[in-house]
Amino acid sequence: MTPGPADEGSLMNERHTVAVVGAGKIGELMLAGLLRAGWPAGRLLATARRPERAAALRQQYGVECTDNPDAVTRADVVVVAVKPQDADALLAEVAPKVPADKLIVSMCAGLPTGFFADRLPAGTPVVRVMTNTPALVDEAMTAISAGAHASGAHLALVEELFRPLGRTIRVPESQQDAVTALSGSGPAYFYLLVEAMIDAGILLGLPRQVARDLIVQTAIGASVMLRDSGEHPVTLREAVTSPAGTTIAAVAELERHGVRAALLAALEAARDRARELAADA
Ligand SMILES: NC(=O)C1=CN([C@@H]2O[C@H](COP(=O)(O)OP(=O)(O)OC[C@H]3O[C@@H](n4cnc5c(N)ncnc54)[C@H](O)[C@@H]3O)[C@@H](O)[C@H]2O)C=CC1
Ligand SMILES: O=C(O)[C@@H]1CCC=N1
Repeated sequence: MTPGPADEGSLMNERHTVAVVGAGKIGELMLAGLLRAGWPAGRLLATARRPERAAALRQQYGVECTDNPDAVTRADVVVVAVKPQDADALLAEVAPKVPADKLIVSMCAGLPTGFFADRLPAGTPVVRVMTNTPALVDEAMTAISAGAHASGAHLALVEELFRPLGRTIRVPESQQDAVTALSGSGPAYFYLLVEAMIDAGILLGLPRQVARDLIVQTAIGASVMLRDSGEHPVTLREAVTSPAGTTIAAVAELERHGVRAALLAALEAARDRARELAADA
């Protein structure tokens, strides 16, 4: 069982309050995940732009919603979960409330920790994370990087915060745009493939629900084998691919349509878009 915030040896403790600033889709996943892991609702704060959104979060999670300056003043750890395009305005609003010992955790795609450092008091520790939506089922992949003033203890604390939501790894910040392209956006690619394969099942005459069940369970089975077998994906694919059989007929079509090249280009585009987000912010 993952250690909860109150467990002995935990870096997080009763003194820590975490504020999720801009609790939209990913911020809500984080709030929900922390609550599932046993984090006390009284040690969480959230902010939202629309009052209806704040009311919904309050009602569903029992979490106090407040304004940005208040959340930043009261929290020890401030998780920035607004879109990259909204980060500059947010920082302009809260920077006067940030003493240099407050830990800022950015979930924003593309934005380097230097973007925050430039807008916050000198020496403010910033940790950049890229997580993904499987946090909803505690199967997130979260990559964590330290900014210039973040210590090993800050990194360990952020790891502890995200570990209940799934796996965590540390990466150099220079890799974060690539991480965003692979695992941050990654769930969308799998959903797109599954959606297309369900349609293919319809084309082959299967009822939609049957097609969905077949493909979803196949995706789960393939994913668990990828994670647990220790085998290279090529080996796993070869085991399915009989000589002159059905699989190679499908694989030949995938190669003819350039699926491999499409994926390489797609992930490069995602990486480049992360860079653009930083340039435009
Ligand atoms: N959706 C995803 O799968 C992932 C998103 N991210 C990052 O998380 C961040 C949020 O993304 P989403 O949750 O998808 O977007 P979202 O649009 O659902 O959430 C952002 C929220 O911030 C609120 N907001 C904006 N400015 C605000 C302000 N000044 N004060 C209070 N609230 C404010 C918006 O009203 C919105 O509810 C982005 O930076 C994105 O790059 C990171 C990993 C995965
Ligand atoms: O699409 C986006 O920009 C965000 C970042 C990673 C996943 N969603």
